[in-house]
Amino acid sequence: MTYDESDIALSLEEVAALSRAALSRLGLAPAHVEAVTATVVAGERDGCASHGIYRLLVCADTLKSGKVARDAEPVVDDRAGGVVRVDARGGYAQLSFQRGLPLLVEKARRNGIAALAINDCVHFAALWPEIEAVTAEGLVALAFTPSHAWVAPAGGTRPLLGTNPVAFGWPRPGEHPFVFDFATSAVARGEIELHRRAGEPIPAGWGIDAEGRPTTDAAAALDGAMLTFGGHKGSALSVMVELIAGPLIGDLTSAESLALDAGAKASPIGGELVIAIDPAGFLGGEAAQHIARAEKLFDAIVGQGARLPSQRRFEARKRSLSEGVRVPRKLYDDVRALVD
Ligand SMILES: NC(=O)C1=CN([C@@H]2O[C@H](COP(=O)(O)OP(=O)(O)OC[C@H]3O[C@@H](n4cnc5c(N)ncnc54)[C@H](OP(=O)(O)O)[C@@H]3O)[C@@H](O)[C@H]2O)C=CC1
Ligand SMILES: O=C(O)C1=NCCCC1
Repeated sequence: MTYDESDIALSLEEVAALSRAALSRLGLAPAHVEAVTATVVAGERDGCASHGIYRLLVCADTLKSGKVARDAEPVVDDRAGGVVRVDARGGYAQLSFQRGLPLLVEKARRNGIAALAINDCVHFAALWPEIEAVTAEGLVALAFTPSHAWVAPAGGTRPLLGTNPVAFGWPRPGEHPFVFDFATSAVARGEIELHRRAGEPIPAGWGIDAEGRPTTDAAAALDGAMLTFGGHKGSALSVMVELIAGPLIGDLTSAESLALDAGAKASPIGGELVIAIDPAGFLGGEAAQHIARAEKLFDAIVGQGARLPSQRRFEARKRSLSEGVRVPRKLYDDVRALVD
């Protein structure tokens, strides 16, 4: 996205205050306001515009549509073995993740591996904040969630799959973790929505129009179908997300979520799966020395002039923490209108 001189400069405290004010005004219960605000601030702070302040506009549509339970109290279910389920009871996923995390970590340490299923949640967030919460405990992390059926399977032309992110984290002693977190579509839908708001074309390969023709028109791609990244490879990964964070945990596919939405334009409803792995489960007392060997791999990648995923994000974070962020004026005005 391009930014111009009319952008508004905000400190991260101002972003948080704006988010709290908007969500409270929309009637969201205080515990959810705090949990959702943390991810909105994280998105803006880390330079992920598609999942920062912009999401407050989608929260407004979702809350006004009645598709999210404003004061849902998540229920944690301590299942046998390494399994944890949290029933979000129709609320936003963030608070459920917070409530389920301690047991996920405890079970991963006890069993070597543990899985947290969040059910019946409304999900609109990037996954890296949750991945980082798990890697901060010295655990390897994976996370998945379906969304709404907006993406055509490779070889098809009609929307069926979600934008279905896949995220992974690896703890690194004394360093930021190695984290990647991306949609299995060529790009997150939020990014195309931001292009439409800015009146900018999208790159070829992101979407097709309603007639199945390649398009660089953001609105036409949103009305038609998004494309997977890497053709059949992203398509298969996307189906995996549908399965393991849908039927496997007793929750919705992206097509089922969109059908339930019934045109309300609310955020997706369904499940999320988070897996935590304790290296000590495989390696006992030798875990640390093997984890340290991963550093050679990271050094070799960087040594070729390539960058690690999330490096840009961590640099953006460092900058934002001292300098704050810049938000397009129109977006700022639209979000302010939720408060004023
Ligand atoms: N809740 C939901 O249903 C959904 C959420 N999302 C979220 O949207 C966000 C954005 O997704 P998406 O549009 O696919 O993101 P990107 O295509 O921007 O890719 C994101 C990942 O790839 C890394 N990356 C990008 N460029 C490079 C590079 N040149 N070298 C190495 N690594 C690179 C990024 O690191 P860096 O950040 O440092 O650039 C990041 O880890 C994600 O956080 C995702 O969770 C997406 C779909 C649905
Ligand atoms: O940008 C996306 O793609 C999504 N983000 C939040 C939830 C819906 C899909």
